[in-house]
Order: sequence, then structure tokens, then C-alpha cells
Amino acid sequence: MRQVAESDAYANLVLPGLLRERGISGRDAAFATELAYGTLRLRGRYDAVLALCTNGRPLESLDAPVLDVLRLGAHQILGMRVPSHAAVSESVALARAVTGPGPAGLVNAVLRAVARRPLEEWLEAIGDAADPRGADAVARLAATESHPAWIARALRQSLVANGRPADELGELLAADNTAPHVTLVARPGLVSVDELVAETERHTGTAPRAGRWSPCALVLRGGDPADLPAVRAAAAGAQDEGSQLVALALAAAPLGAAPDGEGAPADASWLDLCAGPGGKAALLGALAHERGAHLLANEVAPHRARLVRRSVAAVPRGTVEVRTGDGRDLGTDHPGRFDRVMVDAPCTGLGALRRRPESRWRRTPEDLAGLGNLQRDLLSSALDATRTGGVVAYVTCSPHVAETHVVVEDVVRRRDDIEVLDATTTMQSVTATPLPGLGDGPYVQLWPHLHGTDAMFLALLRKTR
Ligand SMILES: C[S@@+](CC[C@H](N)C(=O)[O-])C[C@H]1O[C@@H](n2cnc3c(N)ncnc32)[C@H](O)[C@@H]1O
Repeated sequence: MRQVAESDAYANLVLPGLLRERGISGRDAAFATELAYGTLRLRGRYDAVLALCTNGRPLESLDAPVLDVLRLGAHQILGMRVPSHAAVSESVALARAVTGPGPAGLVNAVLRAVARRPLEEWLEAIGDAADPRGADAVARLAATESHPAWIARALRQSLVANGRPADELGELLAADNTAPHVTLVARPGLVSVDELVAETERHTGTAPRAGRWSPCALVLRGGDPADLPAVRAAAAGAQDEGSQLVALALAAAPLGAAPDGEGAPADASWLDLCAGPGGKAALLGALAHERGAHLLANEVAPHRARLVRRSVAAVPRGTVEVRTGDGRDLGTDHPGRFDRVMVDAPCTGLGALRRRPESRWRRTPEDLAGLGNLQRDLLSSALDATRTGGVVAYVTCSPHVAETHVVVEDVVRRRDDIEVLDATTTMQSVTATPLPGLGDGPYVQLWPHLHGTDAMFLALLRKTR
């Protein structure tokens, strides 16, 4: 908690190392993980509860480590089935250990007050505090479902823009508060789904279940994916089904002929413009190999380019080239060169909040402006790098309309060489069972509450000349 707050660390990177270092495994590791991630995710909800238990003392006046102890205690009492007396006494002991005896009395009093009411009553109370006149249902939901209000409003706007009812917001926010299962991808041609099922069963003791939509997906019921030989060899990897689907959709999108083309359109040269850490590049690389195509995987950050190299290690040599460079230059450096291009743009990640417990509290609306320019530039560069008849997939793991619809529409409006394809048809052609609720298109917006995936956005754009 302290590292996340003080050094902007990512909980899902810090915690596994700490657990290893302290020799914590099995049920204790699962408990510690739920304690840390749950507390971070539900911080907004717990702060609202704690604020009603401090006798008017503002939370900001508390030392940050004391506030963290209170949040951890509140999560044990209201979010985990820890008996209140145990949660209170452990929290008092923790406060003594990390901050000295001073605040132990306060921690004791505040957490006893938290324990006096069940979660349902607290949700009523914090909802009323956030929306005293009963006129702002989004503010109420933001408080009870622990999201910053600006994010709750942006998600509501995106539901509506994508043809979903606004009153699904509560379900969407609740889905963001539910830790996802680990999903594996069996990279085609590198390991079969059946082989991966057998291997998973051997190593974890339980059979995984098939993914709901992606024909390459398996959902783990337990165990650590890093223990699986296929994952260590990079023939398989952990990858959300939504991420798998957008890569499969790009590979399946209908190409047009090049102006001088005869017979089947060329499909030999693929580009992943923003490839790090390499989940989609590995799936695209496997698919490219099956099709006899080549993939250039580009990434601006050298350390992330190294991760891409590791991720594509099982794809037979000669299929994937990893390049470190700015994707904004590729359109000028290689105009009209590629048949299929993935732009998995840097974004706010508001579609993957369930995966990154602290990220909702770190993001600000100001992030959108800088990212928006970069997203437009990367998409324009990708279109310049695409041949006539070639297809670009513009993808974000954010459903925010400013990063999705608005970016695509701005870039397309400024050019006269782009056809927006119906991505829903292509998407439905790659799924094992039809995806519900995709609407009329042309874009695909996936949703955690509806599809159990991250909220990935996909637009497919074809160059007309
Ligand atoms: C959403 S992530 C891509 C995830 C990746 N496609 C995957 O599936 O693993 C966006 C990536 O774009 C990279 N990036 C940011 N600015 C870039 C630029 N100007 N050119 C190329 N890549 C860039 C970031 O470093 C980050 O690795």
C-alpha cells in the first residue's frame, strides 16, 4: 500500500515479489492478495465510510500510513469475511508496528464504529452523503461502487454512445470491482488448446474451462500460469479474451485489392505499431506464421520492446521482427507498405480497471488531452503506412469516447482515403459463440459486465486509395 502510494508502484507488480520474499504462499497469499487489491480498488468506498466514523475529523489530516491501516481494516470488516474483533485488533497491532503507539486508540475507535453497521447500511449512508438531494444517481453510484465521479460519468457516456442503456452503469462499475480470472491464450500453431488443457490439468490439478468467445482462450480455475511450461516457452500466455478477439479480428478483416493487384489481395506484411509488452504481437505473430506473413512489432520504450521479444519467442524465426522506435514515424518511413496494421494505442486503461486495482485513483481527466493527440498521430501514421486496400485496427483498452469514437472520427474526417468497416461482422466471424449486445456497429465495444472481458474498443479502417 505504501509503495503504491509513495512510489507510484503497480500493486500487481509489487505484491507477487513481496509474497515470494516473505515466503507467503497458498491460502495466505490469496488472503494477502485480496486484502491488498480489494482495499486499493474499494478505497473510495472505504474512505467515504471512514469519513463518517472519525467524529468530523477530515481523513486528509491523518498520517497516510494510518489511513492505509484504516482502509485495510475496513476492507477486512466490510469486504472480507474477517470477524470484526480480529480485524480491529490486527489493525491496532499493525498501526503500532508501522507508526508507533500514538494512533492505536484512533484506529481502534474508528474501526469499531465501522463494524457497528453492515455493508448495506453503509452503502445507503455514503450514497446519501454523495447525493444528499437524490438528484445525482451517478454521484451516488460512484461513491458506493468506488469510482472517481469523472470516471463513472465517462463510463455512463460511453455506454450510451455505444447503444447500451445508461442504467447498466451500476453493473459495469460492480464488474470493475470483481477480480478477473486468469485467461490463457493458446497461440495458434505453437500449442493447441487441447495440449494446453492437458498441461494445465497436470500442473494445477484442475482442468481449465474454455473461454466464452475466443477459440484460443482457456480460463484457469486456480494455479499460477507462470508454472506452465507452455507459458514459460511463450507458446501460450496470459491474455484477456477481449485482447485476443481484437487481434483475431484484425487477422480476419476483409482486405481490398491493391490498385495494380491481380488475384487474391496481398497479405504478407503486418505491423503492430504499439506492441509492448507483446500480448497481441505474439498472437498476431503466430497467426502471421500460419499465413506465411511477416510481422513488424514496433515499440517506443526499449524495456517494453524487450518484453515483446520474450513474448514472441516461440514464433518460428523469421516471422516477427521487433523494432524499437516511435510509431509516429512509420507512416513517413514506410508509406503504403503494410497489409494489416494494429494500433493498440496508449490510453487511460479505463476498460481494465478490474485488473489494475489502483489505476482509477491515479488517472485524471487531464490525461485525456495528451493521450488524445498521441492517439490521433499514431492512427494517422498507421493509415499512412498501410497500402491501398489494407486494414488498420484501432484498439484501446478504454471505452472513453474521447479515446475511441472521437479519435477515429477526427482522423477519418481529415482524410479522403478511408472506409470505416463494420467491425461487428468481422468480430462475430472470429468468436466461438456470437457476442451479445454489439449493436449496429461500425465499432465494437466490449464490456466487463456483459462479456466478462476488459472494455476493449475496436474500429476497423480500410484504405481506399
Ligand atoms: C496499450 S499498450 C500496447 C499493448 C500491447 N499491444 C499488448 O497487447 O501487449 C501501448 C504501448 O504503446 C507504447 N507507445 C507509447 N507511445 C508510443 C509511440 N509513440 N510509438 C510506439 N509505441 C508507443 C507504450 O509504450 C505501450 O507499450
